Amino acid sequence: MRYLTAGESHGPQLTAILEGVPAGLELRAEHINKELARRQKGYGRGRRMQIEKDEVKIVGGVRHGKTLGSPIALVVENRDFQHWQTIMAVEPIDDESEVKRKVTRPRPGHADLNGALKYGHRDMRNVLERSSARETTVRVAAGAVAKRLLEEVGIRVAGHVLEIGGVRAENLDYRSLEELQEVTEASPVRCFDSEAGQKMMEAIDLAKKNGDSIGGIVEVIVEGVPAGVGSYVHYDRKLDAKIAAAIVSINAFKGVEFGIGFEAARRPGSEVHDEIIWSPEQGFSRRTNRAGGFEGGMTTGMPIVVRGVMKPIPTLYKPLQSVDIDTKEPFTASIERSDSCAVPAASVVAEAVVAWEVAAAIVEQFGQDRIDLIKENIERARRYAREF
Ligand SMILES: Cc1cc2nc3c(=O)[nH]c(=O)nc-3n(C[C@H](O)[C@H](O)[C@H](O)COP(=O)(O)O)c2cc1C
Ligand SMILES: C=C(O[C@@H]1CC(C(=O)O)=C[C@@H](OP(=O)(O)O)[C@H]1O)C(=O)O
Repeated sequence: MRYLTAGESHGPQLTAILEGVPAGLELRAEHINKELARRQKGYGRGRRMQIEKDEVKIVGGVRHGKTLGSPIALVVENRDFQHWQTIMAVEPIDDESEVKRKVTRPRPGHADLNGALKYGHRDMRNVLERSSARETTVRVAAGAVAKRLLEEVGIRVAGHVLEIGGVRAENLDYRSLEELQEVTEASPVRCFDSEAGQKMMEAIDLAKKNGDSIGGIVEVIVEGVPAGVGSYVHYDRKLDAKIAAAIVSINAFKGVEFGIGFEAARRPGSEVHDEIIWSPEQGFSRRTNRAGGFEGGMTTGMPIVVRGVMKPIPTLYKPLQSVDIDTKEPFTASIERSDSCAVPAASVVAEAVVAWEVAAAIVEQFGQDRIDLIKENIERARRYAREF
């Protein structure tokens, strides 16, 4: 399974083409819209989120509520496009006044300057339109399809906020992933109604007041993946590596860890590795899950626990110094609008990209074309593992 996306942030629409999704999977727009709505929630977003109300149109690969096995095409319109029709026109424009509105002031921390250098753009709008995290809308749509597939084979995924601006979420204990999923589906920052949540919102308010921005940490948990998914035989078949790449591919994500992650550097091996146990009901299992569900690029059968760190948003109301690419003059520019914190939205994106990688690995390992056969194969694999 793979997917590609196209579309600019202020263009008419975003498009995703999903290839290799098996036939026979129940899929309706509402499955996707639910996830798109979650991505739009959260505290700290700018005015753009009040303009958009993301809804998917499924324009290929699905008939009468079921996937056909052919490419799935998904479209989400940008409502904001109506305000940008001239600036984002596909056809050449003659209006000089619009040409003068070129973006020539690169923001430190965004893709502006490197993108301009790479593609030879003197108007950095040509860069920011595509480097914008607006694109994560259709990645969440693709992830919703992956989540549908995983649900069908008994695998659950939940993403949530762990930390914002140095404030750690509290009450992280949950009885089951089902419970976590329920709460995070209502709000990705399930802790916003807690004391820590209040502090997070205060930190966001303070950053905003100071013209600044803040980042944080998100966590994704996947339960129900049988042991042995992925492989140790080649670098590009290691599932943890694919998940790590997927997390770091999210705009503004700068680091990733599994299980106890970087803490492993500070502990002896005896406090890092997970002891192996066996019972007739469960077969092999682990006493702990410090590895976060992976050994040798393969799943251990324990929950996958992966975290990603999001840097603060680059566009600042009180900007850092930069240099105009035309005049070469230093400047500190004012900006029109931006998010001050998008960590809650990013937790939904992280969930989506992890769901996609896990679903792709399941399809690759347990059969490619039909969801019913994949279900049978995965059940057989679970039985085999219990009896091994
Ligand atoms: C959900 C989400 C919303 C974002 N919103 C903004 C924003 O409003 N302003 C901004 O400058 N960057 C925003 N970003 C971050 C930039 O897209 C990102 O920093 C930029 O593409 C440069 O890439 P890099 O940070 O991965 O190197 C957002 C990221 C995410 C995931
Ligand atoms: C549009 C989204 O996020 C955008 C991501 C983004 C960026 O630079 O990454 C910049 C902002 O765009 P604008 O300048 O239009 O306000 C965010 O609103 C979205 O998440 O749907």
